[in-house]
Amino acid sequence: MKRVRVAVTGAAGQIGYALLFRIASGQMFGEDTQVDLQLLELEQALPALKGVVMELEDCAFPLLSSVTPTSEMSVAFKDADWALLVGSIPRKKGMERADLLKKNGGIFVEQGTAIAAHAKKSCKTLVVGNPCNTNSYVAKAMADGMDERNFFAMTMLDQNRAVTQLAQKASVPVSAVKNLAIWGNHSPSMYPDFYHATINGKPAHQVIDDEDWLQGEFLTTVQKRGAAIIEARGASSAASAANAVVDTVRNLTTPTPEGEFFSVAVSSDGSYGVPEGIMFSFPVRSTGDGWEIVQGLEHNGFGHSKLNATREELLNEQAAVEELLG
Ligand SMILES: NC(=O)C1=CN([C@@H]2O[C@H](COP(=O)(O)OP(=O)(O)OC[C@H]3O[C@@H](n4cnc5c(N)ncnc54)[C@H](O)[C@@H]3O)[C@@H](O)[C@H]2O)C=CC1
Ligand SMILES: O=C([O-])CC(=O)C(=O)O
Repeated sequence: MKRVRVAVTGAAGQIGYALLFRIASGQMFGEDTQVDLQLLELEQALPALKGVVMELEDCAFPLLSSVTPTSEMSVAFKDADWALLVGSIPRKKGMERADLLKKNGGIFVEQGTAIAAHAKKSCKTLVVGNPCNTNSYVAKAMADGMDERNFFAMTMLDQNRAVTQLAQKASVPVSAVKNLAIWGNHSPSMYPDFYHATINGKPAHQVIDDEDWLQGEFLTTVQKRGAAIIEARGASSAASAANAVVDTVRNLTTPTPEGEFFSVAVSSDGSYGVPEGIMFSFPVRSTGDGWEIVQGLEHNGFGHSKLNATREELLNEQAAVEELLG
């Protein structure tokens, strides 16, 4: 039996409530891996977290070895193999994710520092709390001595949203849609790249022979889906976000099938003209342990303009947090 130590922040929040049970049931790391959960919350949320821990106990999950609720980062990140950074303030109606930059940025200064001090040197960190790309940039910058390749930000929810929109339009099952890459920021500037996606192995834009829809309604539906959920639910997406966390970790810990790729924001190595160090979502392939950015995809004028816009936005966000990094 393998064993994995997983720190989850914001564990008593909406996403935490949808995520922890899926980790504990084995859906994230598989049936052959026991899980130790180390749950970080603010002091005032510890009573609510206690209730969540009681519910985890009441599930009697065979793979769940231990659960440690705490408000101390040194306890939560101790020897962690994975740090899932969810805890932060979600946006409300009328806000953009970038509006959370100053509010949430400080959290990731502290947590990046604490991960470097307490987690395993090989710990992988996935940031979910918004604005997730730039928060991940902050955590990575503060995590002295940690490998920048072990920092990620989540754009899998955007990929899943885009896949479903294409599948519905083409009247095919979601499993027929492959290689839908999200490029750039988890924000309305993201580029859901339908030009390289396939439906039953054929280019999606040939199957859906409607470029106006693809460049227009499809794009904006995916870019603004988070806001549409807030409008409809009165709260930001939670179960689908937790589902995307499970997908992201599985994608990074299992070899990617031949010829396929998935979306995750990683520290740019300069690929596709994206400045080094920006946390930029690319099409990525995993070996199960390491990962690489898929090279050689060519973009048309439309694609280039979208890539430029999302790159510029991320550079601006990065400039806005530079003062936090000391
Ligand atoms: N990347 C993505 O695709 C998505 C990201 N999100 C983001 O995820 C974040 C969490 O969302 P929800 O769970 O809905 O929010 P929530 O408000 O329900 O839960 C957040 C939890 O984090 C805790 N928290 C706040 N500061 C903390 C700190 N310094 N350390 C530990 N815990 C802390 C709070 O006490 C709260 O329990 C938000 O920033 C939201 O915008 C949400 C959906 C998708
Ligand atoms: O939109 C939000 O604020 C929450 C989120 O990131 C999403 O649902 O994609």
